[in-house]
Formats: sequence, structure tokens, C-alpha cells
Amino acid sequence: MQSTVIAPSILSADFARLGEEVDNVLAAGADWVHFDVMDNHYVPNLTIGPMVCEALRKHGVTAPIDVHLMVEPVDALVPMFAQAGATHISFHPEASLHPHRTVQLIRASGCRPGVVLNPGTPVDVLDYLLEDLEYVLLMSVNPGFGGQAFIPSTLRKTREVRARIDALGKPIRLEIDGGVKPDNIGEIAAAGADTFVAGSAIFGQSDYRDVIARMKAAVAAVR
Ligand SMILES: O=C(CO)[C@@H](O)[C@H](O)COP(=O)(O)O
Ligand SMILES: [Fe+2]
Repeated sequence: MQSTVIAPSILSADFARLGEEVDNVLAAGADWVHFDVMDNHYVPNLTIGPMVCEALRKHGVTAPIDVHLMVEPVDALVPMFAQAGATHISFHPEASLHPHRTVQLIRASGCRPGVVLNPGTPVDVLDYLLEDLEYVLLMSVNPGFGGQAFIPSTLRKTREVRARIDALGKPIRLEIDGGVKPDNIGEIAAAGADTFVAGSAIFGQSDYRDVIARMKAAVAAVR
């Protein structure tokens, strides 16, 4: 079984104090930094790019940086993020002309590849990709914004992807992104997730340590 990972989405952090926010959330027990990249094309919002990732590394962040690319096309940004210090890069397969080639490119760039499924994307998209991935990211909201409500059908999809990963027998992580909170994370973990993105639930609280501890305790109770 994979270890539990809590990955705060910095989309909900105070961007004017980003380095300090990331330091604080990691000191409070977070495991990874979830880095949402939006291009105002694949999704109707615009966020941050490789320069900000590089700035976090220069600031002294050593934790894994989990880059979630909500961009189309995908490939040109992969080496740029690898160079900027990303450790994990995920992308939406419908945004790449050749998704398997993109997986190979992420790995060749020295990062761990992941594929992202939107709430309406069937799990069949994993059919010939899963065995070459390090993680699957299931969106539990439609991509583009923080602070949205968790879509319940994601629980069914989580169980389906968990079964596929277990059948394959490879140590592939199952990450959930969107609307994850202390009061639903236990149910999500019970469905088979091991890696949890949370933006507003963490950065919306003043005590990061308390909310992360409550999330980890809720996961530990069911895993
Ligand atoms: O990728 C995305 C949104 O597109 C996420 O990473 C959100 O940033 C998560 O925010 P919350 O739903 O936890 O507030
Ligand atoms: Fe994300």
C-alpha cells in the first residue's frame, strides 16, 4: 500500500506571500506541493508557470512539486517544468495529440508521469496508459477553479481505478483533486485513494497544522 500524501493546492494560497505560505504548509505536515497550471484555453482561468516553480526551488522548497497541467497543447511545457524543479507532472490526455508520447516525454525529462481524468472522462482512457504511469489523478470537480463542491460519482470512479491498479500490481498512486475536506476525505480514502489534493480546505483555515492533522487522522482511520 502506498503511503498517504496530503498535497495542498497553492491555488488557494496567498500569492503575494507564496514562499512563506509553502514553507508554512510543509512545516504543518503537508507532503507535496500541488501546483495548478491553467492556460485560459484548456480551462477558463490563468495561473502560474515554470518561473514560479523555479522561484519556489530557489526559495528553498525541497518537497515534491506535483505539477497539474491544465493546458493545451501539453508537450512544450514538460521540459520547462522539469528544468524548473517539478518532480511530478500530470496532464489531461485529451489535451495531447499523442498522450502516450507525452507520458514518455515526462519520464525522459526526469519526472514522474500522471494522467488526469475529468469528472466526465471514462476510466477506459487508462486502458493502454496505466502501466506506464506513476499516478492517476481523478478530478472530483471540473478543472479551472478552487473552492468547488466534490462530485459524488468520483467515489465510484475511485473504486474502479483502484481495482485496475490492484489488478496491475504496480505501485501507482491514486490522487483525488477537488472539494477534498476533513469531513469527506475518509470516504475518499476508503474508496481507494492514497494521495489527496486540498486547496481551500487547507489555505482557508488559519491553523494549517490542525486541518492537515485532521485530514491525516481521517485517512488513517480507514486505511
Ligand atoms: O486542479 C484544481 C482545480 O482545477 C485543484 O487543484 C483545485 O485547486 C483544488 O481546490 P479545492 O477544490 O481543494 O479548493
Ligand atoms: Fe489540481
